[in-house]
Amino acid sequence: MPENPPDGSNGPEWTNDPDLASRRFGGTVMWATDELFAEKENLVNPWPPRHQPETFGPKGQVYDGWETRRRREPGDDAAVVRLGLPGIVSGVVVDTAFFKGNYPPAVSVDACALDGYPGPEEVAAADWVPLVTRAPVAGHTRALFPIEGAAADRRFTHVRLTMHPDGGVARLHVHGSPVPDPRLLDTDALDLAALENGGRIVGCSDMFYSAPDNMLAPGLAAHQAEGWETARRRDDGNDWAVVRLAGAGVVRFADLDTSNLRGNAPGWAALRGCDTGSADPAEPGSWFDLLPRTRLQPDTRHRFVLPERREVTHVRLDIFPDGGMARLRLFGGLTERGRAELTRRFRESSAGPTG
Ligand SMILES: NC(=O)NC(NC(N)=O)C(=O)[O-]
Repeated sequence: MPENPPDGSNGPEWTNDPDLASRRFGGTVMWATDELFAEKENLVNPWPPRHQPETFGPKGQVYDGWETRRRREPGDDAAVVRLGLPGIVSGVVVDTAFFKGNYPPAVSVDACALDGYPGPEEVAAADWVPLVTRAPVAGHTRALFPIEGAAADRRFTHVRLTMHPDGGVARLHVHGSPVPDPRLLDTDALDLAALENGGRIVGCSDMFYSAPDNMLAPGLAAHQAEGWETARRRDDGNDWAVVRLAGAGVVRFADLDTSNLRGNAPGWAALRGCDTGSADPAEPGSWFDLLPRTRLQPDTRHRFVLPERREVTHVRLDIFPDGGMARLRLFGGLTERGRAELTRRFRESSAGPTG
């Protein structure tokens, strides 16, 4: 049986991994057996499900989710999602928020890995691997399914949600670690911090209002909550976040974007780098300056040239004293070592029946 916490805030660790299916990262619902009551696209909406009772359209009550008609013949309803960020899946959330008399009694989730840009028919013909075998779900509940076994080490590009037999689901979240195709990262103008290239936040001082992984999302932040925001500090310290880069590389330019932070932009910021392949990050002196403490402006995209040419695996952003950052971009190129590590990870997670 899935775990059913009352909401997502105190969920297990894997629920903090990026949602690889989210529309925010370019996830799309490319096919469904039916969507008479509510559009399949809602499954990957990046906002929490909303509901206004007694809002009737020509087809019935309006829901912020995917809802099929009541089946009168045998069979099941399914929807196929192309992940915005292909990767290794740590867990799946099937959220039936506000579906109380029309939720599916059971669901299953399968995944596959395909190269290129396949259409719905090619995806349907793929070798599908079970992520969640048919499991009962309740109405108006977030059902959490951690992924275990061989599927937990595999890179996937698409998932299929099946409702047994029909009904409505508000959201499908597919949490995990992005694993990019290294053939697409062979450039010196690569954002080594980007989630889509495999960058991740591995530590931070504070994420009271919003998480620092947001800084690594694609595109510009539409508003304050789409970036990283800390609480007001009332001590002498400063806030910070550490990025594990896509792979070992040399960072040549940094974008520090304070867009939408007007009354809460940091006054100053600094960047330091560390190569964990040759130094212990816990040792003093293992971190060296990439950008010295530099004054920032509110609501501004700052771009800096970084003169340091040493190889780094991790970059630490310090903001003084607090505030946040809409986006952090660290442009440069992978070194031979970085490229070799990424290629190994891609190969290992692509092996198997769908590889
Ligand atoms: N969207 C709907 O109107 N769905 C259904 N009905 C209500 N009231 O939600 C249903 O499943 O028959």
